[in-house]
Amino acid sequence: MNGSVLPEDVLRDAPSFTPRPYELADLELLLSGAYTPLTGFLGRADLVSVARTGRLTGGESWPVPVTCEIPGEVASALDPADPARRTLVLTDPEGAPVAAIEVTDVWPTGENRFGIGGPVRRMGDGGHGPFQRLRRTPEEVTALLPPGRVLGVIADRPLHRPQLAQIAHAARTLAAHLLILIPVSGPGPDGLPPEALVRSIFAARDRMPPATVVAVPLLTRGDELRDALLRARVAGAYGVTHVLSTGDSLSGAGLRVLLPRELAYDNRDGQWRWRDDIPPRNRRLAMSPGEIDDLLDRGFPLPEWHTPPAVARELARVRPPRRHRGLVLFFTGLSGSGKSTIARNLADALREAGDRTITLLDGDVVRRELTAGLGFSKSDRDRNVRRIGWVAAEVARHRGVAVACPIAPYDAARKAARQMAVEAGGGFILVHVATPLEVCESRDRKGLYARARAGQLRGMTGIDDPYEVPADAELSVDTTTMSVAEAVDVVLNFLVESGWMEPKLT
Ligand SMILES: Nc1ncnc2c1ncn2[C@@H]1O[C@H](COP(=O)(O)OS(=O)(=O)O)[C@@H](OP(=O)(O)O)[C@H]1O
Ligand SMILES: Nc1ncnc2c1ncn2[C@@H]1O[C@H](COP(=O)(O)OP(=O)(O)O)[C@@H](O)[C@H]1O
Repeated sequence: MNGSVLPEDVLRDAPSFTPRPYELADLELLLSGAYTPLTGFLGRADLVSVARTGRLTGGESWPVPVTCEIPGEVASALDPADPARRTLVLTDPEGAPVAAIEVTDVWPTGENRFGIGGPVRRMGDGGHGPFQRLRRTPEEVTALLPPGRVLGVIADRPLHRPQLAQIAHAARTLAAHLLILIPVSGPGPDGLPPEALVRSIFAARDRMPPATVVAVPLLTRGDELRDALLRARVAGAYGVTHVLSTGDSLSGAGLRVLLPRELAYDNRDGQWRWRDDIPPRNRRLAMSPGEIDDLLDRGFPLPEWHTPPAVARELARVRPPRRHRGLVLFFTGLSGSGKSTIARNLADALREAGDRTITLLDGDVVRRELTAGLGFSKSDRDRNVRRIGWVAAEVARHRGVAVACPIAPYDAARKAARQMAVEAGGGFILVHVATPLEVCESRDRKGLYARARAGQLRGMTGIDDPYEVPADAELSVDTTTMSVAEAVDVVLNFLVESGWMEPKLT
């Protein structure tokens, strides 16, 4: 989007780097022109100016920092003063080039981390992924919009009848054309993958006034005010004149903001209207996201008074009842606590039930097939647990059950495994096998504890290596006095009670 042309040999020799997901999302918006007037990642002077005054050094208002960070190894290959050494190729997670940045500014931001600023220029074929055709630029979209007001709706959740009624009402009141912006960088607030969100919005299209739909790689930064300002900025770039504030998100940045009244369902005539206009005995309030999730989890249809059937069908497809969803059962505990024994027996019980395919990621097999060559340093254990978590999440993505049983002594690595499973649309159940060290040590099936006590083995978990007791385990079992069958039953009962398994098994 900026006019500079880089010689091919500069690009060919330039180092490359994959930014983090939110930086890639910002990059996409910079390249599309949605962050106009920005043409690249901000340098130091602009960042200071934005933080102090809400304006760029050039005087234009701009609400948030738009930054890119690189590690020291990459920074050391760059020199903003040397035209042959100031280009960095930015790639997507698969390694495909997305853009080149001409780095005008490099500065330290933390331990071995550096900020870079400078204009960006698109490379490659402009990206890929589901619904790419909806990722239109502001220029393409504004050319299509009819003259007059444009009502912007940032649809980060599926649209049920109350939201659809609000949208219809606002569009009618303003006599505005409707522009739906769907954030598509990663899972939304309900955890839906972006393509499922897009499908659910399209399923509601015949319940909306004529609308233009655009997918934008907007990510939230966890700062409500800044997120709202940035969203409004992007909406403005797409030609929106009025924003409908949905849910609890604020809005602003120069656009008119409509704060819709809370609507309720009037069972006298099946209309949605302002809740205070309906006598209490005739009104039904809109369901909360939690209530909607709960119905989906249990496999109940979303009621027609609340959700158009086509939307309900899409949601039921992406969120089948828990008993049909992918699941990761993750056992953690000291060596000898009973993880493998319980996991193996549990996997057998699940196979007998036959509802879903079962993948047992047992310790010995994993360290032979998946993580051969890794040892027991913190970084090797983290890598081991991460690979297990990754494979388990893929199993869950395909609606199977993965049963894993590494020691997994570090909380952060377990949390990463949980996040991968959840982002793959699966469940994650952490079972802490909390058998005390004395008991594990007395079992000492492999003689490792004895060797550790004798000083012949270093870094044994529980002896001279840490085990971080989980505070987020769904279940805790202590096998000191429990039989294997009892331990397996505890887990099976939990699965049935929480809806992850058909009751027939018990
Ligand atoms: N230093 C040290 N600390 C702990 N455990 C050790 C160590 N060296 C070898 N072993 C054997 O390796 C098994 C643990 O491997 P994991 O893959 O489960 O460990 S980790 O999650 O990567 O920490 C573990 O097997 P289990 O007894 O089945 O847990 C041990 O037998
Ligand atoms: N309730 C129980 N659950 C699991 N294992 C038990 C139980 N009671 C006794 N054990 C014994 O404890 C040992 C646990 O070993 P293992 O399952 O390999 O532990 P880990 O995988 O945690 O290292 C086995 O010898 C097993 O027979």
